[in-house]
Amino acid sequence: MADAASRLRSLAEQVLGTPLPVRVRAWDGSEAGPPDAPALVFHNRRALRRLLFKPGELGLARAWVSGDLDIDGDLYTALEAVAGLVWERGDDARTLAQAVRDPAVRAAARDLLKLAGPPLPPAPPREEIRRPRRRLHTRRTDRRAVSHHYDVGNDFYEIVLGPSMVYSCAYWEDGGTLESAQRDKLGLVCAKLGLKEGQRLLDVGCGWGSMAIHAAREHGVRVVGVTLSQEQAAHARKRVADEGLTDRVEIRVQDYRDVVDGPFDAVSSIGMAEHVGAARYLEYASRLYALLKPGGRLLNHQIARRPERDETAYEVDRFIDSYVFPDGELAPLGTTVTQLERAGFEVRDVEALREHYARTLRRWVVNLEADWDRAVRLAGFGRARVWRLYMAASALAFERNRIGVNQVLAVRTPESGASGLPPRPRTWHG
Ligand SMILES: C[S@@+](CC[C@H](N)C(=O)[O-])C[C@H]1O[C@@H](n2cnc3c(N)ncnc32)[C@H](O)[C@@H]1O
Repeated sequence: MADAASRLRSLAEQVLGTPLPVRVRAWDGSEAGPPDAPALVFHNRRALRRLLFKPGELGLARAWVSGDLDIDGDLYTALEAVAGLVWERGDDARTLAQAVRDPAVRAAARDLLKLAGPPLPPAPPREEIRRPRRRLHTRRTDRRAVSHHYDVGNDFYEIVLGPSMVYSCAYWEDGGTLESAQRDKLGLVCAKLGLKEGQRLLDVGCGWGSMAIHAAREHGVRVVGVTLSQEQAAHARKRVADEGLTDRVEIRVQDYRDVVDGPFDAVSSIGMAEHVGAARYLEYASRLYALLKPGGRLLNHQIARRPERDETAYEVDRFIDSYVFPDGELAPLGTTVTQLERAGFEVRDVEALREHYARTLRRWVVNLEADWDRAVRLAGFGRARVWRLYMAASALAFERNRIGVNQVLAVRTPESGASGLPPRPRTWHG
């Protein structure tokens, strides 16, 4: 009888309908597949049970989170090989789930599961979040979702993000470091907003305060930064105090919907609008519009998905939704632009930074791997594994143009039509 690894490979090929481009190592120590390729490691039978009898992304995700399933070798090559195979076939989780339900596949899997293996380690508790069926994005559900993602601890994020503590796509130049690229990104946002000394800036979704501090220090503006995360706010306030900027920067734990002390000259929203959701996007855009002075500018920096499917729907990835960003939703760029226009904005400039995000994510993965043991101590085994997988998979998704990220510059242009932008606005590129 063939060993477990060969049987696992042929089972996978039966489900996928194509040769498996990676090696497989099974719980009985057997290996099968191209010797130079990275290996999918099934540490025990539970990995297979999760994959086959709880199909779709979550079975895979649970097997990964628990450590039952692993990758030996280069993570990107393995993900590229496996995900690329599924993407190229245009499959989604549902198609695969159907293939898995095939009685012949099930019978082969049951046989395989009878093979003796090591005793199962205890399964770690599930970490995913339960949520209402409809994505309501109320203040309460948004606060809970944000806290799941951001209150993992500042120390953990310091490992991943490095000293700049910016959790969004950087703006890279050849030879730049993560720190210089993040500084350049913040500089780019300030230049697009045309910030001038004495103006008021609202930074919605201010994270650990990096944009607020940069804008106040480099451009002499007064800043209100709002976040839903207590931990972020505490960290941001300390940084503001260390920089001697308490007279110019105020950090609040506040929902953007509760900001009432406009008007502002400018609003920056960097990596925050992904949390807003389809149900609330027009409300989000309208509120920011109302908070701006006539002639005021919004710089909306947001991840987008490709619009192949339903143009109007916002897409949710089940793995990311359950383990990483609960209630995050991605919209195509066109939908975002339309909603901003509906709210009254004049959209003046769109810049795609897709490749920059791939590079940023790869850098974060390097940071995480370099301090892996401490990251596991701080965030827990499952969570550290989830972050590593989601960041690497996202880097590939940006590289493969499955998702993008865009800076949209929008103006609350007054009735007169005077936008306040120079005739050749793209001077920010020098
Ligand atoms: C990906 S982080 C980006 C942080 C920061 N802009 C940066 O680039 O480093 C998203 C931020 O949006 C905030 N956020 C999400 N929903 C929010 C809401 N409804 N009101 C205010 N902030 C919100 C989170 O608390 C977090 O600070």
